[in-house]
Amino acid sequence: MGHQRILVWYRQDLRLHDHAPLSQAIESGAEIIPLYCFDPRQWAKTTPTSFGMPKMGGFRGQFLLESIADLQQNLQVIGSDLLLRQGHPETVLPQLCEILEINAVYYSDEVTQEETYVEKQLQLALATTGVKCQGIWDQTLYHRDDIPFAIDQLPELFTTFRKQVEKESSWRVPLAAPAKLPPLPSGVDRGQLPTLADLGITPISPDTRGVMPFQGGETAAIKRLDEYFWQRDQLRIYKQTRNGMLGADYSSKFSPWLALGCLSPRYIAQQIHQYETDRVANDSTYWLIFELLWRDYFRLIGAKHGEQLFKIGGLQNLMLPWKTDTQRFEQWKNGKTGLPLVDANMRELAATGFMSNRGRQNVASFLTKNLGIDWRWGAAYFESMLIDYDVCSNWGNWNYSAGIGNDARGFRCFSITKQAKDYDPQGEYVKYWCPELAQIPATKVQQPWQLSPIEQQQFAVQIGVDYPQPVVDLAKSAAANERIYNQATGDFPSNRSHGQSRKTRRSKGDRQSAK
Ligand SMILES: Cc1cc2nc3c(=O)[nH]c(=O)nc-3n(C[C@H](O)[C@H](O)[C@H](O)COP(=O)(O)OP(=O)(O)OC[C@H]3O[C@@H](n4cnc5c(N)ncnc54)[C@H](O)[C@@H]3O)c2cc1C
Ligand SMILES: Nc1ncnc2c1ncn2[C@@H]1O[C@H](COP(=O)(O)OP(=O)(O)OP(=O)(O)O)[C@@H](O)[C@H]1O
Repeated sequence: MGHQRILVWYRQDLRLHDHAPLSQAIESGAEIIPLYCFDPRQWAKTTPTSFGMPKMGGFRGQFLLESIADLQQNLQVIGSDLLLRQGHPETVLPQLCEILEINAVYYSDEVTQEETYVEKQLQLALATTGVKCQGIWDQTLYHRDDIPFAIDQLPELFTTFRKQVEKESSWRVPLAAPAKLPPLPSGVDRGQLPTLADLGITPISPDTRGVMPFQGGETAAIKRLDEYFWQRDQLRIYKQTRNGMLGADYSSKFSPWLALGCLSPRYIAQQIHQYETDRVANDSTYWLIFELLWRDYFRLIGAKHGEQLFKIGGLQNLMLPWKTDTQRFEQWKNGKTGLPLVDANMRELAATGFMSNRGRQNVASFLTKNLGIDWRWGAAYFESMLIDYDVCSNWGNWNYSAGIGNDARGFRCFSITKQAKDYDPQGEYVKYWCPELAQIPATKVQQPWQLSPIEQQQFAVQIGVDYPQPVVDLAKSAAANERIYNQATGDFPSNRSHGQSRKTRRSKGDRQSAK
């Protein structure tokens, strides 16, 4: 066989360590040409599902550019480089294959509609050229071929999935990063790293109050893991801290790097295993793997249900009369609902591009179960804002929160005030992001609308002026939306208190928020 050249097309897999397409290309003995192609459709201003919001906002755009720059630098260190191009991959890649006499294109498989469309178009464009087009599954902890279900047989209950996987599957040992690669062919134009402005994305500086500075790229990802696990020894208490909302260490903060593939879930699992050997194996070390399984699950659910993930009826195709109240939606987006827990979280998201899992569950429940607003607006806003946006985790979690996804057990609405008391008992979090509430004592800060005029004076806040009155009555709005939901699902429960449907009484262990 003559000299072979393989183009490794980088997508949401911006790393050298544990990269199956890269490793397989190297094993074949071919010359490797790594490429990233900026596809304008990824940051298109609007799409049918972005409801007028930019698909990719400044936080994620910046993180993406940093991640690509880091990958390029790491490839240069081992003798290679990263080609940079702009345009539709299905047009750009075949041209490059012809010019550089490439024999095959290797890439990581994606599962959602926009991404698989590009893969199919590329396959079509290369079909007549003799260039092999090879998609490789690489983004989950457990390989698709190693789980005990065919994708179309995937259980709709997470717990069923998890238990079977834990019993019957194991994750593959991560692959080492290559130590050396050949240089790019001489004379090839490397291309330029665009700026955010070139991509039409408005730059935005993260607020210094954020949980931590997020620097894109594999180098920063591995450093974060090293600090969180090994230097600060936080993994041993992860299960107790993971529902926090303030600071760098209540949770791993791996999500932005996982979303762009700067960090491999198998590398994380291997490091957890090492930690269990060297330090301690406990509920916390297990629980981080448990959360990574949620990530796998949503990706596989995305593969199973296809475009239904983005449809108004969600995975259950449940048609609910969602409201399209733009004023209420703006109040939610801007952290002006009068519910401190919701407002603090939404302000954090707008200022930093990050929000805790506890926060996400509450604000999503509030938008869909209290305000009754179209869940897809919430998902699209998150897509635009989140630095860790991941198509399956985001749209899957929103389906789930809206009660129309898989694993839905009736109308489950978070009580915002109870959540606030449980997870922010001192009011530190709400005061951090809503400084106008700073002087209110902890016992009263989560329900400022109950302050008497004298108390308002005493605590230097005028409700309705400095801080809004609640835009809805929590109990009444939840009860009204529950009735609508139950009519649509045909679930007419009797003899039960609000918020606890018949289906709700199933195992609490299924709950994502299980502690
Ligand atoms: C409405 C809503 C939208 C969300 N959108 C996204 C998103 O776009 N991208 C994203 O990565 N996560 C999303 N999540 C899941 C979760 O909130 C974040 O993964 C988590 O907060 C990230 O912080 P961490 O890395 O410190 O998490 P940790 O608690 O340290 O967990 C470790 C990893 O496990 C995975 N994980 C944890 N919880 C979940 C979950 N519920 N679903 C899927 N994976 C999970 C993540 O990869 C995370 O990085 C969403 C959750 C909700 C309720
Ligand atoms: N990776 C993704 N991220 C965000 N949105 C996506 C992704 N993949 C697909 N979508 C969106 O999901 C939507 C669902 O696909 P579909 O083909 O049904 O769209 P549509 O044509 O707008 O819907 P309809 O069938 O009702 O006309 C599309 O609008 C598409 O933009």
